[in-house]
Amino acid sequence: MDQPFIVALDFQSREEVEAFLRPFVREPLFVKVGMELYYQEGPDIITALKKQGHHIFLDLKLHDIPNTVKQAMKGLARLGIDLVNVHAAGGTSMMKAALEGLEAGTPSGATRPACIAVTQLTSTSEQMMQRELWISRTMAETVLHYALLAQESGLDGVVCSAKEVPLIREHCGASFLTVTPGIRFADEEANDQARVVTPKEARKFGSSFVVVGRSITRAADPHAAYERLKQEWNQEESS
Ligand SMILES: O=C(O)c1cc(=O)[nH]c(=O)n1[C@@H]1O[C@H](COP(=O)(O)O)[C@@H](O)[C@H]1O
Repeated sequence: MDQPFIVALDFQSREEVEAFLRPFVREPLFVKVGMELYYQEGPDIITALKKQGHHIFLDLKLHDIPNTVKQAMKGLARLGIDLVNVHAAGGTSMMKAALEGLEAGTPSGATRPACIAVTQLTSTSEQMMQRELWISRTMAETVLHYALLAQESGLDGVVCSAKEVPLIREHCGASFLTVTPGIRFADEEANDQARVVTPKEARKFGSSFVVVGRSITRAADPHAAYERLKQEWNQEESS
């Protein structure tokens, strides 16, 4: 996990994934397998991607009673993934149970997958959070509160918008992971994302990882879009 770019493989089938990955054959990526792909292809897709040398974020956003999450995580840890997530809204007992499950399921000698918690989805705006979810605090206060709960539970970090990274870094420290989706190049549409930043801004805010889906997977030339992502990130690093 030495690179800060996670590519979201939001495809319906293994065939589509294979076609997408063809130009990256000599370039192991950090990829994200989410619900769309995992619910169609199951654990076999993880085995196949690992065989090709890719690092894996399994994004299933678990959110259930503690025992169910613990038992599910036990099974997921056996897949040899690098990173997995839960919803922080499940609370500290659920997050602690997730970690217990991961620890119990990690084969001896192997490293436990890192576990992060979704604070507020990047498709959620502050207005929507307050009006629909009845969370009356600001987005920044809410995301920070959930990040502190995740840290208290022993988790390795959070999923949030890059906009919230400076605040989380200030309170949770530099080693607490901030994984940030809602990334768009400056000339692109936000689509269903509400809290959007460019790769350059995400680097400036201090994101540990950016999660990028459609900007790469739906690009006319996905490899060129991935190169653009790296270039924009590194531009910020050197400026
Ligand atoms: O956990 C996630 O990965 C996630 C959390 C979140 O708050 N927002 C979010 O967009 N994601 C995921 O990140 C990816 C973003 O995709 P694009 O909007 O196409 O770049 C999707 O696979 C989402 O499922």
